Amino acid sequence: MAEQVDVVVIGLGVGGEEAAGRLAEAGLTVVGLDPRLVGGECPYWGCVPSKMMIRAANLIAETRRVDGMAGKATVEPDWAPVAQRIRKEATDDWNDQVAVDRLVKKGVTFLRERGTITGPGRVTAGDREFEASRGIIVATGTVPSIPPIEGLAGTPYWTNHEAIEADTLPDSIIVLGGGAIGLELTQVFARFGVQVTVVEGLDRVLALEEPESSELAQAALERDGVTFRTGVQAKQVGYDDGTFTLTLSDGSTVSAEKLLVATGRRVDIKALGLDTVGIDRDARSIAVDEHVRAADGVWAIGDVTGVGAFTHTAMYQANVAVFDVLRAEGAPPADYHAMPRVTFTDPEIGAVGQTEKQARDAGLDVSTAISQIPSSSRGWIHKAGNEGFIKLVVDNDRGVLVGATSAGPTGGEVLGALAVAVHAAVPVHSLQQMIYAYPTFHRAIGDALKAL
Ligand SMILES: Cc1cc2nc3c(=O)[nH]c(=O)nc-3n(C[C@H](O)[C@H](O)[C@H](O)COP(=O)(O)OP(=O)(O)OC[C@H]3O[C@@H](n4cnc5c(N)ncnc54)[C@H](O)[C@@H]3O)c2cc1C
Ligand SMILES: NC(=O)c1ccc[n+]([C@@H]2O[C@H](COP(=O)([O-])OP(=O)(O)OC[C@H]3O[C@@H](n4cnc5c(N)ncnc54)[C@H](O)[C@@H]3O)[C@@H](O)[C@H]2O)c1
Repeated sequence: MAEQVDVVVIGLGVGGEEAAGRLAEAGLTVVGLDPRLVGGECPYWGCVPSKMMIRAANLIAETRRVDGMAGKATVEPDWAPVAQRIRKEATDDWNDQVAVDRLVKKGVTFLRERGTITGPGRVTAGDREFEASRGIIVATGTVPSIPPIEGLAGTPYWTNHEAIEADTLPDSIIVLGGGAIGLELTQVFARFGVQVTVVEGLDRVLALEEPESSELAQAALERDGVTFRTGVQAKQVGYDDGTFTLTLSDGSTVSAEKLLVATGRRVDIKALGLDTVGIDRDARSIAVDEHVRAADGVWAIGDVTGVGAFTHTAMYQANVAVFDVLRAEGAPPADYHAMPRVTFTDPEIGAVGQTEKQARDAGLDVSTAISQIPSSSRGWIHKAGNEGFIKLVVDNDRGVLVGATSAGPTGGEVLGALAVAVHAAVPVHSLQQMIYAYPTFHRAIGDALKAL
């Protein structure tokens, strides 16, 4: 016999955990299901531990910048404290007891089970069945997308899980995929002395961002000693005697001790029972409307919706779902026109809204302007490690920014001002009249505005 509840949340990553906790605190009876760790990818194998690695790697790079600017410094990179910090501080040795306790304290009934939808409002989990009167929230995230390259399956390749869990680093590694995961981890490895080769199938890394961002990221990583092979596909993978060898589409080969596959993510929803509520189980993601509704009585949030695979998007959509499930007055509709994202390489590459190409493809009459961080006052003062730029994308008809990139030291922080401008459609002439504090990095926004 089905147990009667208000809501079942399937998947307790950042999105599901937020939604389940908030709905329980609002007084609903909520069941939360996850066969793995409460918190999902971000705290255990994603954002948090990777940013701890980046913090350590950046300390090494900054120390190396002392020469010629502040005396002499030597640094002997040691991975042990990084691995230890990830084990102890970030992931509690990949134990989620604290997160489970926090969720249960909010009133959520937690089951470490996989959920399967069996019909409208109905979910099975292990040997229990629930009937949810308000509905079901699907927040099942993504899994690594592993390309069907001959010879790859069955080899001990790494995904982000093995890379984050590594107690020791290899001498060399091939990173397949030059997106955010690939580049962030590449720079960490390189700064800890690993020989890294990035193989990217497209003709540039960070291909979804501005071409200037791709150039900047590749040049910065090359200064860290990284080798890039762009515009070539891996055709075959061999693994022999502790060495991976990739044969590339141009006939050349690359060899290394480890192989990290960072070729994107995919949703894994075939076995979720979505067809029983009228949702296409073979779709690339679950389509949602402005209230993140996927079907009658079904909401979907986070990576599974295919709308920007970021923690802040999952949290944002969780908020939209909570308002809608609670049938609250003034429920905010989801609006992604000012989607921010930051690739935490050094220099950091932040962006918001549309790239120049996206704006032109959308038929807008576009102007752009760029200012260079090294030639700004603060960039010139900063000197070593000052690479970066501000790029603005303007919709001439409306006189507002529809997109912007902020790359450089603290590029992700400087992005904040640009995100406000794009989000609130602040008129460009108003931005041009603003006072930008001297000598800050964000003053380079003023320089770019002058160039419009
Ligand atoms: C290396 C790396 C670095 C990243 N860095 C950043 C960053 O700096 N900033 C940023 O914004 N984003 C970052 N991300 C992306 C971020 O981690 C994701 O966008 C975020 O975790 C998505 O949250 P989610 O709740 O949608 O899914 P997830 O965190 O993937 O959680 C989904 C949960 O659903 C569970 N689940 C799946 N199927 C079922 C089922 N049938 N029943 C029950 N449970 C199920 C899974 O076990 C999982 O726990 C990074 C990702 C990676 C891999
Ligand atoms: N700082 C952040 O916010 C952050 C950090 C890491 C990850 N993430 C999120 O995680 C998601 C996944 O990251 P990702 O880097 O795996 O995916 P991605 O889609 O950003 O990049 C994958 C790259 O792999 C390339 N690729 C695909 N197949 C290939 C093949 N067979 N051979 C060579 N190259 C191939 C693609 O062209 C692409 O450039 C991202 O969408 C991002 O939203 C965010």
